[in-house]
Amino acid sequence: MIEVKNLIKSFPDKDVLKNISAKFETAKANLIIGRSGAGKTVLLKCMIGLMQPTSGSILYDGRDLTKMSKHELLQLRSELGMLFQGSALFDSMSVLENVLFPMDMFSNASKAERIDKAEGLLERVGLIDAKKKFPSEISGGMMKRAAIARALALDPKYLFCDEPNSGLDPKTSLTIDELIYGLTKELGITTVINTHDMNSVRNIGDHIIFIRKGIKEWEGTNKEISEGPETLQHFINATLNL
Ligand SMILES: Nc1ncnc2c1ncn2[C@@H]1O[C@H](COP(=O)(O)OP(=O)(O)OP(=O)(O)O)[C@@H](O)[C@H]1O
Repeated sequence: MIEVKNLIKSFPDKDVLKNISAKFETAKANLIIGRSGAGKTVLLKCMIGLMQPTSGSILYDGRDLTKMSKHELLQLRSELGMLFQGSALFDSMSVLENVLFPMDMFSNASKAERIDKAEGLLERVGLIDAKKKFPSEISGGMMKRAAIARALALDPKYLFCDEPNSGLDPKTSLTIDELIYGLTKELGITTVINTHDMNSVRNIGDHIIFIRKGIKEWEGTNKEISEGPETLQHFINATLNL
């Protein structure tokens, strides 16, 4: 579980995160939602250590990122998987080489073991037949699958996904959501997803953190939204559709 406590992030001209406290639960899809400019990306960047918060703490299963030494931060980084917007695959590498890349950089496993692991992941994301293809030869949804396999190559405990559905049609978005959700359960990882997508909220929103103008407006489950007061549904819908 990741717990954010009293997180404040201010820039010289603006207070962006205004005392946010929230929990991101293990083996769940934790969705950060809110309209553009609400502070979702700044929150995500603080959580992965790319941005220093002004104050507050970020606890990874009890370990406070804001108080870590360089060595502890390096250890934590090895436990984080990242799925970037736009997939961010290396164009000059095949799908298989892209998935091998983090292992070639950071794993002590033998070449045969690394290939075995990469192929297993590609099998799991339904991309084994495309392992020799290059990113320019596959669809956006396939690129996203390859990026998911790559994000999982080093067995992360925590998976961060920034707008995983951006640029995808609704049907492909649903497949990608279901893939991330299935892997979250199978591998027992704490998954954090930054999204605008109301369909994702409905389909995979185990735990939702709704940010508005830098304040945590609401926290709960998709069930609580669908079974809750209509005003809440309207409010969230209206915010995400704007
Ligand atoms: N480095 C920075 N310096 C100053 N202001 C910043 C910086 N980074 C972000 N901001 C401001 O913080 C606010 C929140 O930005 P953020 O990118 O977190 O929004 P968001 O909710 O992720 O929006 P979107 O969904 O469009 O990505 C914005 O007003 C933005 O201009």
